[in-house]
Amino acid sequence: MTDVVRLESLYKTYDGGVTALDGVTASFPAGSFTAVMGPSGSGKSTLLQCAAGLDRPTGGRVFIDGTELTATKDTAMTKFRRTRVSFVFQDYNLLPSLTVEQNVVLPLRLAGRRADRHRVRETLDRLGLGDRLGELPERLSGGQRQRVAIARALVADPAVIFADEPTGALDLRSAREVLALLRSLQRTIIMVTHDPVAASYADSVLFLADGRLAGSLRAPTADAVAERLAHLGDRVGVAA
Ligand SMILES: Nc1ncnc2c1ncn2[C@@H]1O[C@H](COP(=O)(O)OP(=O)(O)OP(=O)(O)O)[C@@H](O)[C@H]1O
Repeated sequence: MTDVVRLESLYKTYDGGVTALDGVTASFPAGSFTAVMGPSGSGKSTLLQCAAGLDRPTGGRVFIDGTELTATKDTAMTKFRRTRVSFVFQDYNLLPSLTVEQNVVLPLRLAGRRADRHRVRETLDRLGLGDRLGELPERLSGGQRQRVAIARALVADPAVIFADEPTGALDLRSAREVLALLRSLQRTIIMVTHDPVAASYADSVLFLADGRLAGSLRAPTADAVAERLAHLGDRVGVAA
């Protein structure tokens, strides 16, 4: 299987000397749904930011779809990100004054791309929002808002979707619907989460501890994930 995202020996040290990533190497095959987990402060957000080209690592290389992001200048990186990378955030990041449809096409517009109206409507239909095109986000439930954000991520036809706690603000039922939806997309998805149940929807889980890879789990169950996490928490506690 082709790797859509590849991280080679990633290091990130912030001003002030905190090492958030300490030599992470990982590959994400096409169509794989991966959860990234670890104790608070283990480097999950930093990993996501560096992998997505929102921040630059101090060392190492990031490849997305064959392009080395770390060798790309800032303006080209922004352009690449706009066309090849999509994001889904905990708080949806929808613009309140735009309708569902306008929110969904906004990233395409910003990237100077033409929105294929048919494709946009088909995507919203598939996500159960076909009758909400003209609605403002405030009239939608949390789960519906997140589905709008997922539709927005999809219509850009990205190489990879990065999701940061996508179900963090949702009730249990909506969270499960959104996770089942993410899994059904068969896209390359990298999701940071604290929730073992959310992680269990992924094909595999990568664990981080102290900025390093601390193992992985294929076909994870929520119980197995929780157990590993408890273990990592212990180890981090002992190390601290
Ligand atoms: N902008 C920054 N400047 C300085 N240090 C930072 C910055 N961002 C993160 N850090 C530090 O880097 C380490 C890793 O942080 P990061 O946010 O990546 O962890 P995390 O696993 O996502 O944590 P959480 O689960 O609490 O969100 C932490 O020690 C954090 O304090």
